Amino acid sequence: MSSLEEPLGLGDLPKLSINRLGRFLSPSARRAPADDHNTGRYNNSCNGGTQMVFHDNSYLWHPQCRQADSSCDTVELRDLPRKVMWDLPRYVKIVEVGPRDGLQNEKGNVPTSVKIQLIHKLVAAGLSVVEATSFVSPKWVPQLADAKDVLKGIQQVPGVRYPVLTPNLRGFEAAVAAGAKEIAVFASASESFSKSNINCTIEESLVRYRDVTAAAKKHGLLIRGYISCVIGCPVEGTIDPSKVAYIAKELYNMGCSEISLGDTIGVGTPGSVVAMLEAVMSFVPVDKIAVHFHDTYGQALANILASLQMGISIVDSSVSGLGGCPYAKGATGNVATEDVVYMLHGLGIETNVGLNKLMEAGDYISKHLGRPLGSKTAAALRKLTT
Ligand SMILES: CC(C)(COP(=O)([O-])OP(=O)([O-])OC[C@H]1O[C@@H](n2cnc3c(N)ncnc32)[C@H](O)[C@@H]1OP(=O)([O-])[O-])[C@@H](O)C(=O)NCCC(=O)NCCSC(=O)C[C@@](C)(O)CC(=O)[O-]
Repeated sequence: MSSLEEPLGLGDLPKLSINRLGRFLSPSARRAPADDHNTGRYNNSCNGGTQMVFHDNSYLWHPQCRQADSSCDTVELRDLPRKVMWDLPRYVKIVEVGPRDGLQNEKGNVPTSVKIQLIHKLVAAGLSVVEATSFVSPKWVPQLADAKDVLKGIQQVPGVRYPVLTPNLRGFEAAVAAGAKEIAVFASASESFSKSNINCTIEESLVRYRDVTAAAKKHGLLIRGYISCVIGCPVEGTIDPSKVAYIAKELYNMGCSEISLGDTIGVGTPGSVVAMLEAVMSFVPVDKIAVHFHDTYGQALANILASLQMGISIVDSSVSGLGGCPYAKGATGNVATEDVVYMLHGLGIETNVGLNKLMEAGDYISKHLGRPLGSKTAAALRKLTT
């Protein structure tokens, strides 16, 4: 590793060929099994030399090997992650939700100046979307009662987006008055969670959001639509993917330019996530879908990888893994932005985010909250440098 910003990943390796890689394989690993289409695997032999076994669909990404003259040497390892893992995106947009989702559940007072400073540090790290705050009832979320001051206090950088949550027209109007250029509405796929989070049924929330999105469109504002509890709910248990798909369709038809799918209590695994995404993708174009994973069961990075394989290229995360929903029992922090960036860069996927500066933002807020770093990447890299 030449610097902290370069995770060890295939995308960072120099030009190496499959054949050169073969020299490092043990003789037994190099011995090619017979073609076996029954097992779904076959021997993909290159020029009689190095032989590697790939999954049955490997011909999709390695057509050279079927030609008489081996062109395997031209296959660069840096391209492997995207090919082996089926068309991973080249760029992923990270939506940083730490200042909002991360802090909303904090019991102690976080001064407005600290929130503003955190947002500045996150933008300095290269994040192009930083969710700033929520214009919700201070009785429901006291920590974000300073929404107006936070939004007004940010020195907005051109090209950076600072969305804010607005649960109703009242919140929308306050957000616009404070200078918001992008808002987010937030529905739930669970009736119980809808009731405890925004005090209305799912259908009532959609009616409310029709008004909010209509007003936002009149003002020319961008609109993000959240759906929470897309996999499971602490009260209702498993959520049917068709329910999530229905709400996604409604929000998309209202004019939400991005639909963020929240596994609020972090119970999803790649298996359940893929099924849910498949359902939503029937109604919403894949480039308009974002994923939002909480890491309660340690599944968030695996779920993100599965989502990327499904074509998703927008990922929500929270610096230092801050977060938890005040109205979802058992909901722990969001996946840490540092860990997401580390994984993406290791896969050769661009984010435009600098890990060092991001870690400075994580240090800053963790110190302020008196917490250990909530990112495994940051904790590991800090150990190396201190
Ligand atoms: C939606 C309401 C307002 C309904 O709350 P309500 O009590 O039904 O609303 P109300 O209309 O009866 O008003 C109650 C009081 O709140 C005031 N009020 C009403 N609206 C506003 C407003 N916008 N801004 C400021 N004040 C407001 C209103 O004026 C009144 O004040 P009072 O007359 O009693 O003094 C409330 O339930 C609420 O604010 N909920 C927000 C809860 C929240 O922010 N939860 C966390 C969001 S995180 C999430 O949803 C998950 C997500 C997105 O992160 C994805 C994931 O993690 O998976």
